[in-house]
Amino acid sequence: MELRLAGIKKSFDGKEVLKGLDFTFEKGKIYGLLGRNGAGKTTLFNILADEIKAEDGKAYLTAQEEERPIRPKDLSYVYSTPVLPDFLTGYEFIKFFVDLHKNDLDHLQPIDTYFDLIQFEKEDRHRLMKGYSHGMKNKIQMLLFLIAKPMVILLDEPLTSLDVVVALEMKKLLKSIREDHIIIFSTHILQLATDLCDEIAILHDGKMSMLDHDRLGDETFEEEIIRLLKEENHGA
Ligand SMILES: Nc1ncnc2c1ncn2[C@@H]1O[C@H](COP(=O)(O)OP(=O)(O)OP(=O)(O)O)[C@@H](O)[C@H]1O
Repeated sequence: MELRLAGIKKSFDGKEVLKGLDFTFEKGKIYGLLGRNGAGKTTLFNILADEIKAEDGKAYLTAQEEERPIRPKDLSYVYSTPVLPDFLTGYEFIKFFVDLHKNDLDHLQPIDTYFDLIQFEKEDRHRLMKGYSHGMKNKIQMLLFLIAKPMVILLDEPLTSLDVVVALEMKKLLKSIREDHIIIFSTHILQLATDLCDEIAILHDGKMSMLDHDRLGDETFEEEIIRLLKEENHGA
């Protein structure tokens, strides 16, 4: 399975942010998406999640060269700023999600098993989400894709808000599930990208390119990324 972008364009107020993105993401890999502030990473995620429309181009899934559109159940999106209903407890929210989608969900487990997976304290599960920290809200969002197991998982800067212990656990978790998914991860933390991701994609000057995978462990790789991202600034 692949997620393909073909000629995606988007402008805001006359400024072309995405100038025709062409890219293929493969199942079984974690992609780090790097780009400077305002490069268009969130815009791309919003287009993939069908929250905004591209002006031109399309994104679609392919299997054996057969093309199909991305349906809502193919994709999970973890926002950098989590949006959750404040008036529910974490447990109520997850239960509601499971009840709503249970006909589409495979291998369902007891709700507490999912909370255990993300190391969510027992007493916090039954508190209103209104009082949750940013990191706790991110964890709740992550639970949604661990339960729903969609093909495409988009993560917009989520690990940054997690404490070091949980971030490490989440990294392990993402690596353990990657085989069955296409995971795209936007971050400003270079170390995290090179450490966690199988491929690094760079969004610069409205275009997307992939860095040579063989150089991931290379000492000069991070310098190369910074050079490329600086180039974007000159081109802008
Ligand atoms: N709804 C909108 N209306 C007007 N301009 C927008 C809108 N959404 C995004 N933009 C502009 O598009 C550009 C790309 O923004 P986007 O949030 O996608 O960048 P980003 O790469 O995610 O940035 P960051 O790393 O700072 O989060 C920015 O110049 C931003 O101001």
